[in-house]
Amino acid sequence: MTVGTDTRGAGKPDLAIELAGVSKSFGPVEANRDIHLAVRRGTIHGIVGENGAGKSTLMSILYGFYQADAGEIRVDGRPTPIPDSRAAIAAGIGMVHQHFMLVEPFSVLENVVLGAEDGRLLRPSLARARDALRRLERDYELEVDPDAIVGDLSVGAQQRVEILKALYREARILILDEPTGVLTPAEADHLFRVLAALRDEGKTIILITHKLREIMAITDAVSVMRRGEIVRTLPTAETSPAELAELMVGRRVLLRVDKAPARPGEVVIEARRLSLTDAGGARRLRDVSFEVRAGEILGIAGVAGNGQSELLEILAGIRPATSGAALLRGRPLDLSRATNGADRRARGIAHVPEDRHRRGLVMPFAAWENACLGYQDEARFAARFGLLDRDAIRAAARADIARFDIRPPSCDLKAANFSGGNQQKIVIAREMDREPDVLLVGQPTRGVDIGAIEFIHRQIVTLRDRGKAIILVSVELDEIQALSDRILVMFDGAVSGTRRAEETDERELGLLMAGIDPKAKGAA
Ligand SMILES: Nc1ncnc2c1ncn2[C@@H]1O[C@H](COP(=O)(O)OP(=O)(O)OP(=O)(O)O)[C@@H](O)[C@H]1O
Repeated sequence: MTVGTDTRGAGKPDLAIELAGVSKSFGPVEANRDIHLAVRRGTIHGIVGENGAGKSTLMSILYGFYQADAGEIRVDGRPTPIPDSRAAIAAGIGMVHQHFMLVEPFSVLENVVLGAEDGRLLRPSLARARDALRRLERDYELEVDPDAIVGDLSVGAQQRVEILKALYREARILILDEPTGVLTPAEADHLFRVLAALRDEGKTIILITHKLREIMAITDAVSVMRRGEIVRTLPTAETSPAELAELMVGRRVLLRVDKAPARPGEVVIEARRLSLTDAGGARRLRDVSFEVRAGEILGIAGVAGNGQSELLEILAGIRPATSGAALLRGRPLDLSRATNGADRRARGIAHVPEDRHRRGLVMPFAAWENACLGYQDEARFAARFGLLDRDAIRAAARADIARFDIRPPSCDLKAANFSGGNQQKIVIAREMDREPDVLLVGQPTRGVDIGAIEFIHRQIVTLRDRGKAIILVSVELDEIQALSDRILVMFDGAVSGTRRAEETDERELGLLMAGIDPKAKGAA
């Protein structure tokens, strides 16, 4: 096994990629330090590491987005400088980005051809591409309609277009950065079948993910990054989730949530027959009713797109409902119009939105500005003459950074320059800081590393134990089961069932998520 061996010296031809002594700093932050990595051809190589460990930076160097300050890249045993993505493509490297880089108004075919063949959308190249696409689709089960407009496709289908685009450019090495974060479980399974087929064809795949389950299921080898360095590379068959978690974080990690039974108090928030019909006439929510008590976590389970997001947005005040009511301590919330949520915040409802880029943060703003977003009118942030007390805001931001171990610990860094998981921590810290009566939280640990997941889960349980009501939306069934006291399952905009967490299991929840009554005959 060549995995994990020293890569110094001459290149080895059975290695698709070798990195030797690669380093990269951003100002004082050493994002990658003296990286040595060997990836064997025809394997799936996982990369794990806590948020900010340097995974995306390393892949960006490999794809020519960033230039390393030092070190050498070898592709197929040959030293290969990669000054830009054109050079990466020429070297046979393709990348499937976390945030897709497709042109939404263009068709699938146009997107696939764009940038290749001098970027000209000429008729002969389109016809050739159509044939090539058909072959690729057939060989790898990568089904998409070549004439569909990319903007109309589901996230899973857009990801398939990104993969097709790389394969059309004859990529032999594919890099995927957290590809399943935005996928439904069925789409993720499909992606893994595609990746396995590509590997069996002799292609090499580098997979960045926070989900150790995925690492164990699909990779051949795995490298662990911590604080800019690769701390270990192991054959997957010889490791375990617990060992990987410990290597990543540098300490033992509790992979389960430790919590006492809930002691629910009075009803805090209540939804009564909430319904939503969208502008196109589609019914997105149908008569959704529930109550959440003080000291209770209600988990909302469901395959993405079954109304959970709309429900959370209505309660958070950023989208109006068509009919129905919601009450906070018996008094109605205004559901007639969309606001920026200010009225909800004033009444003690905090919201961690599912989409941190669009709703949670202002990317070009510094961390300290983001740390008070939506709460800038609080008395503690007011200076004289209606101005903001920057020192008070900075002090609050610094406290959040310390408490949530946000890295790097700099309140002046722009939100955009934090790693994904650290961006998420900025939002969670801001919303939890208020000690809200109700916390609405969507996908709290998307893109977050295992140490931070443990921490965020503990914070949510602590908030519950202080008598707060929590509504948790997550597409991760494990997360719903680990945190919730009661679980409400949604299917096609309606509640398909409500269960106490200790009285149900994955099988029953899975059936409810598919809209099947577990008690019906034949619902095995
Ligand atoms: N353009 C940039 N300017 C300044 N700092 C940056 C920039 N890009 C990344 N960094 C810093 O480099 C470090 C590594 O970030 P990177 O995005 O590579 O981490 P990651 O392992 O991919 O994290 P995550 O799992 O959270 O996505 C972080 O401390 C990050 O804040």
